[in-house]
Amino acid sequence: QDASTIPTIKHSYQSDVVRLRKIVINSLYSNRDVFLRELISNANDALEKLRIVSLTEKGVWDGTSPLNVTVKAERDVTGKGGRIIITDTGIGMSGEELATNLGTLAKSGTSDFLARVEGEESSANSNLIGAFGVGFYSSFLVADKVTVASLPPKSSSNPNPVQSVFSSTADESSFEIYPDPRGNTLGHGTEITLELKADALDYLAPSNLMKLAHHHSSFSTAFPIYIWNEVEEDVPVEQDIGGVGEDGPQDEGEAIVEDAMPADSVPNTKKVLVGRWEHINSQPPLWMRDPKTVSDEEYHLLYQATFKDSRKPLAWSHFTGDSGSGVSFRAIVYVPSYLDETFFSKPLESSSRDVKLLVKHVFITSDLGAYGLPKWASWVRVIIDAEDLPLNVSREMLQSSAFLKQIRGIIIRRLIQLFTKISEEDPEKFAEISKVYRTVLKLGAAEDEKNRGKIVPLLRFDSNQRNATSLDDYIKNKKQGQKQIFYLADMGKPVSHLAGSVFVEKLDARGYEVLLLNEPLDEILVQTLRTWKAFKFQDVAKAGLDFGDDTEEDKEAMAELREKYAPLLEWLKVEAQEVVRDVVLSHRLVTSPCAVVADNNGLTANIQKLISATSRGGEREDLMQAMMKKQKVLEVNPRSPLIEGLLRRVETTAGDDEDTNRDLEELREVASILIDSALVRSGFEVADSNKFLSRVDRVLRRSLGVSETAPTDDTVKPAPPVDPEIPDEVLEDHGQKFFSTPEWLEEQGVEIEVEEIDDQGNAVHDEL
Ligand SMILES: Nc1ncnc2c1ncn2[C@@H]1O[C@H](COP(=O)(O)OP(=O)(O)OP(=O)(O)O)[C@@H](O)[C@H]1O
Repeated sequence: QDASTIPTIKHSYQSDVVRLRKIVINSLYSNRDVFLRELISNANDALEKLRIVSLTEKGVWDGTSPLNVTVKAERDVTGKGGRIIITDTGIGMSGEELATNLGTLAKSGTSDFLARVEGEESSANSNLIGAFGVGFYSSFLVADKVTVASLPPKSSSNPNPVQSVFSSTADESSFEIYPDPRGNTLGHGTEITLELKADALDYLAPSNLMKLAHHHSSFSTAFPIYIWNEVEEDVPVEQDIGGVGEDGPQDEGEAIVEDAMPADSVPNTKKVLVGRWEHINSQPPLWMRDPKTVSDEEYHLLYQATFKDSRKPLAWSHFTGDSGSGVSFRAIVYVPSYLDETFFSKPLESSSRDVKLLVKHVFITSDLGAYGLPKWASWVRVIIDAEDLPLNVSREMLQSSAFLKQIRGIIIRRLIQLFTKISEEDPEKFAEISKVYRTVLKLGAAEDEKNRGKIVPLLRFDSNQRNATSLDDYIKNKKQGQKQIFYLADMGKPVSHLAGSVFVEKLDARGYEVLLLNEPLDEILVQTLRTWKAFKFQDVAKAGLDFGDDTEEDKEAMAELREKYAPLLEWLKVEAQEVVRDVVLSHRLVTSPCAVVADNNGLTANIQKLISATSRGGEREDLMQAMMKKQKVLEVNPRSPLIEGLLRRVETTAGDDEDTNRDLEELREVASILIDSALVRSGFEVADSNKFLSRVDRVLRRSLGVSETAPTDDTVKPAPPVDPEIPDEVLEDHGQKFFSTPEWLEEQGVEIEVEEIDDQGNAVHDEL
């Protein structure tokens, strides 16, 4: 068919595509090699799609025609340019699919992402964009012009597919789609032709292409990748030259006679350039090999190619196993070096798409459906290859397979083992892991009851003595007689703030370790665990704090103090009855005069905050909260001079004359301030902060000898009368006359009707 008669439709790229293409070309220039990996990876996806569709739709693939990827470089006859042709026999695309898939970006959040990248320095771009996955658009790194010919297989929805072409140059914002003038030459699949840029002609050397493909893509697909290679060989003159690789595509294999040797020097051989398809991934897949023979770099490359992640994994575990259901398998569990931003922002999305299940090296699915990993482990990336499930197993058949149900358990067990091993053998590496997965592991410990016992030792907490301590290390560091794990939780507060808390002062002064918990999950975790290795978690902001080293003398001394302070405690109980249930002497304070401590089953300030953040209100809930709020105790420090002073005043203020009444009033004010500041110091809120502050004002006046009742001179100068005029300077300042002034409107030719107003402010209308 004459190409000029082919109906061509010109399309505009979606604006995001134009932006992405520009960023890719600018920021990945020094990383141009990625184009081949990206295109081979797309080819692999297309082949997988074809195979999977063929399981349910017979006729899409006959089951025997080869599924493979071929890469061939062609030099122009002029020798000045050339092209690379990458062909797959996969699912292909119709004309419309070419336009949508290659002309638009379907990823959500793309515009935001692009804006972010555009705002970055170009050096940072390449990292960001690499993580995003640039796919097809990486073609434009090396090509001025890209032509994609594609043909979907015959199917019930498309019984007569037509091979179509997408064609675009690097600098245009549009592309063309037209039926391929050559007709349906591909059978099924896609052929991408890259017309190389003048500075990218090095890629025409087959040895370079092979090196590249070998390095980045040889593990990424189980489908064969063939690269057209040309080597000089001495061939006997009489013989026919055949260059077809053993199992490569059959329609190639021409040999180019380059230079015949003079007949007299070597009479019966010629130097010829022999071309053949090289099968670059004929090795068994990496996970089938003995881990001892696989280098770290090979693991990295497999990870990067399989999961389309430009960053290296943090750790991995490569293992073989037999499931309880009799299926033997090989697997690699990878720990990525980052946690997706959406992990916590989308708490309900937990389906993992990164467990690639293969059967006899053939990809089956990365969607385990209901048997997927739980939320806390949903980020893990896994290749798991089962040996003895039926080869043509479909996803539907898999649902009934016992093996599928076991995969989750297998992966989680391995992941925990991997973390445990690293934590024991390489603490530095584990610190790196902990940095990324600390919160995730806490989620795991709270969520995964079955594995809790193994996950808890992996948790790390800050304390008043060190960063990142495990519970086992905490217990090793316990003092004689200590039976509790001390902790203080205050969500969102910096650790340094927690370390300075009134509740920590004595423990810290005495050398006890206190875990300082500031993540929202911590409190939930501790409430779930309750104990670790028979040590009870003790909130130091709650009643029940027990150092476990009290001697008889300590107890006697406390009893004496209790007797001495009895009058103050009784008096304070009445004064503080709106806020606390009881007033007791404290043995947890050193310098602070008092603190408010929650009952053992009461709500600490932190839990109150958690509840208010999630509460939906309602009368019953309010009542319950009011009740719970009162489950607090005021602890006073008998060694604080302030408390001693208060005791003396309570004891001496007796009688019912006017002076005593005034003294008592003042004393009550002091007590009230003391109670409110104890609430604040302990992280609670004061019921009425205005009242609290006016009391403080009064006490300040008293301490300065200023009269409490002396009024403040509250006369103020009133503002001048209303002035509707706008000064000229202001108008000029704004560089223009104020638009709505009558003068301005008139200048604009707007007729204004002026309403007359009487002295009551009503409009005066002409009588009709
Ligand atoms: N060789 C191919 N055969 C069939 N479809 C293809 C092929 N290459 C690309 N496509 C289609 O074009 C779409 C866009 O490809 P592109 O490489 O830009 O992104 P992606 O593969 O979806 O994502 P990414 O490569 O970033 O992970 C693909 O999702 C696929 O539907």
